[in-house]
Amino acid sequence: MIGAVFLIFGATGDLAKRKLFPAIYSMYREGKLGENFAVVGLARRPRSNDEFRSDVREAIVEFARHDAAENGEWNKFAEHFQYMSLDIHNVEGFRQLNGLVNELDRKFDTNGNRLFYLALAPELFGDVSFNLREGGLLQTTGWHRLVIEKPFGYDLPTAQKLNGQLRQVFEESDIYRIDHYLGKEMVQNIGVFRFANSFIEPLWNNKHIANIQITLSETVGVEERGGYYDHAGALRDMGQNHMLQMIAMMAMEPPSRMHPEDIRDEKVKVLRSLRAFESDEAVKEDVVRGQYVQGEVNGKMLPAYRDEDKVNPDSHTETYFMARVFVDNFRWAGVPFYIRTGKRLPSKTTEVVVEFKNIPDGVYLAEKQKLEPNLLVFRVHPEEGIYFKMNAKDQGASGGITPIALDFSHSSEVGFNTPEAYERLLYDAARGDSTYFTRWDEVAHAWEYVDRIAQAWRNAEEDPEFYAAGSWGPERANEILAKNGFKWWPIFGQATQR
Ligand SMILES: NC(=O)C1=CN([C@@H]2O[C@H](COP(=O)(O)OP(=O)(O)OC[C@H]3O[C@@H](n4cnc5c(N)ncnc54)[C@H](OP(=O)(O)O)[C@@H]3O)[C@@H](O)[C@H]2O)C=CC1
Ligand SMILES: O=C1O[C@H](COP(=O)(O)O)[C@@H](O)[C@H](O)[C@H]1O
Repeated sequence: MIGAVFLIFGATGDLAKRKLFPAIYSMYREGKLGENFAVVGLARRPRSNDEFRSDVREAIVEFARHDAAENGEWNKFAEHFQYMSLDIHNVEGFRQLNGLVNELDRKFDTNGNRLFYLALAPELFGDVSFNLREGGLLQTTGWHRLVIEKPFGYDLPTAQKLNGQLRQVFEESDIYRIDHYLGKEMVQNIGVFRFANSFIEPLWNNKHIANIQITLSETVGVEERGGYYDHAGALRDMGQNHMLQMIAMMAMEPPSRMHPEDIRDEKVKVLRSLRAFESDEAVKEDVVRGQYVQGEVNGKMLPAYRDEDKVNPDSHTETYFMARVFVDNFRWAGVPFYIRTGKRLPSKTTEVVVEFKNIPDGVYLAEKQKLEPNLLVFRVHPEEGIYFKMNAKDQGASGGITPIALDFSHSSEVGFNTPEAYERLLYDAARGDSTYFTRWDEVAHAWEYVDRIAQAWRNAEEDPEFYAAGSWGPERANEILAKNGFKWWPIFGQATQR
């Protein structure tokens, strides 16, 4: 059972409301937390404990996957929550906070263990760490872990600077960098499926795999996050972290032990093997930078990105990013990984498609029929499952061949009520399991790769390629696959696609 005080910085913010409080509640309802815990909400705006607890309850009613408890049980849970108004620049405030946390430590018997969750703008991460130390919050005999949100820097130099600040206070092993895609059920299942099935491993290489396609598509625009997004763009918002992490999960070698460091060692080798773009022309050839313009979806006209709130009307920021990526090692040499992500695309889907090489052209069956290649699909969202497309005999005497599917639906086995990514990750951080958090060297290699692309875009000073809201992005994303004789496989549930 976990015994710890959770200090949530940014407790009045969106992330705390939508993800963190519901995650803590689920952990509690499932008996993972026990009673030896306390949660301290921290932010500048004033709140009494009662007001804070009522905010937490509202968040749980709206976003948790468990029903909100009846009053008696709710009160028991809510007693663990306290609020303190604190500006993170106020060192004296941190000393008072330490007094409060010591009290809670005694009251809830949490052994001096402290988990600091920074649901704050990244510019504040460094100051919070210093003030945690100055305020005496790290002077207990228990463990002290820092959980931080993305974005981890804007590029490699800013990430290095931020990391340097954090490392003055925390050991690398106590820093838990969130990439919430690594907390998703089916992303975690990639490793298990690959390494726990003897028939997969011999096929998992460039002899048998033709290409891998990773799609992280979203229907939403930038919503209220125009200010942040216009600075970041799709490459930094989704590419540098979630997409490269998914490539790492797909391409890594089997770790020698199921230990977080061994697993992360294997992932970092993949990131180090990404083929760097050698010139701006190479970026231009293999990368698409798109931005949505007005488009009609379900009879409704959606605005162009440049007309969104808090977005520069001349913005060059990409809302779509697609690339052909190579992992230059023995296993993957020559296999393109096609990755794409974007806002205002036709569906909210996360999927990985592995396209296997087809049987040789000259053999009897292939001469007679146009055979579809075998596909293995990891469905991460909205369905969770694994789908295998194969060829089998058509019914009857025609001698034809038809594609069939082996379809495992995790969602229908266990329902849609599987733990949310933040739930798993918060629980892992509290247990000290860093497997699904990104280590500094992974982050640094990912920035190196992405920075080269960003530099080429800066040098070009061109408009992004425009696409209509509600479409699948710029046409060139199709052409890049077509050059190698491939096409994007339709997203699950979408019969037609450009
Ligand atoms: N929201 C999301 O879905 C996601 C968010 N993230 C990341 O999580 C982090 C938080 O995001 P989000 O919750 O959306 O942001 P919000 O803007 O909604 O919340 C920011 C929080 O920080 C507090 N805050 C701001 N300045 C200070 C200060 N000087 N001292 C103390 N508290 C301060 C605010 O409270 P107050 O004003 O009361 O001080 C508020 O609680 C960011 O790094 C973001 O990139 C990452 C992925 C998804
Ligand atoms: O990290 C981010 O992810 C979300 C998409 O996450 P998902 O779990 O809903 O697929 C994205 O909307 C956001 O821009 C980005 O910062």
